[in-house]
Amino acid sequence: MLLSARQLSCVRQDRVLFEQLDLQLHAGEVLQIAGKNGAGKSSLLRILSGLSEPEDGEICYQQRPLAQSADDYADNLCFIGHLAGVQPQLTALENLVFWRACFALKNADDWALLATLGLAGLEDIPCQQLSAGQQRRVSLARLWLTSAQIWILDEPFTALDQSAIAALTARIAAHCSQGGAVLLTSHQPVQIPGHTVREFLLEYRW
Ligand SMILES: Nc1ncnc2c1ncn2[C@@H]1O[C@H](COP(=O)(O)OP(=O)(O)OP(=O)(O)O)[C@@H](O)[C@H]1O
Repeated sequence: MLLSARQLSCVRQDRVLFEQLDLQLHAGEVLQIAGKNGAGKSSLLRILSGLSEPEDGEICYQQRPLAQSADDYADNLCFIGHLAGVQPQLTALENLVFWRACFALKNADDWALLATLGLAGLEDIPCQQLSAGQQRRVSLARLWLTSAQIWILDEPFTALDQSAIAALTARIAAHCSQGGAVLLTSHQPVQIPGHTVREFLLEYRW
């Protein structure tokens, strides 16, 4: 078991989004958090990523509480949030250089990678001039460069066209086949070739 949450609770604006929530993520697994708008999916992902604190409960990375394993966990986690997370004034190529400096990503042929992501010919344009889907593609390039075993992805398919969805699902499949694990949110059914997607439904609580 790579990641586990035990008896988690989260309160936002006096509303209990969830409580006594238990969840596990295993190597090789894709886990989809489903639920209505406002159910608390992004809040849960941010807590599981260590970006915010739960009201109550405990998260363990490889059976060790985050308090003892935070550095190891950070080294082995790739979190891509709801927003594209690209630097708008930088080009796609410059964003890769920037992320490599920040996150110790692998060296790669960045031109070839951007071509894989359907961005050939757009490498030198400031990202703020790209479409939402193109910016999302730039953002997802990190998944081809990271060595992290755990990926936590908040609505990674948003704004993507069919070809980009196919590239992303193939990348997730390859990652899980190599022992990686992916926890993601999506409002659409997710199909990963060769892998069963386990669903965790977060009920909306009033
Ligand atoms: N930082 C915050 N401060 C206060 N309230 C917040 C904060 N983040 C989220 N909320 C509230 O928590 C609730 C759950 O938000 P969250 O973004 O986790 O839901 P979600 O299930 O991801 O929704 P969606 O499907 O629309 O993305 C919402 O009512 C939201 O207003």
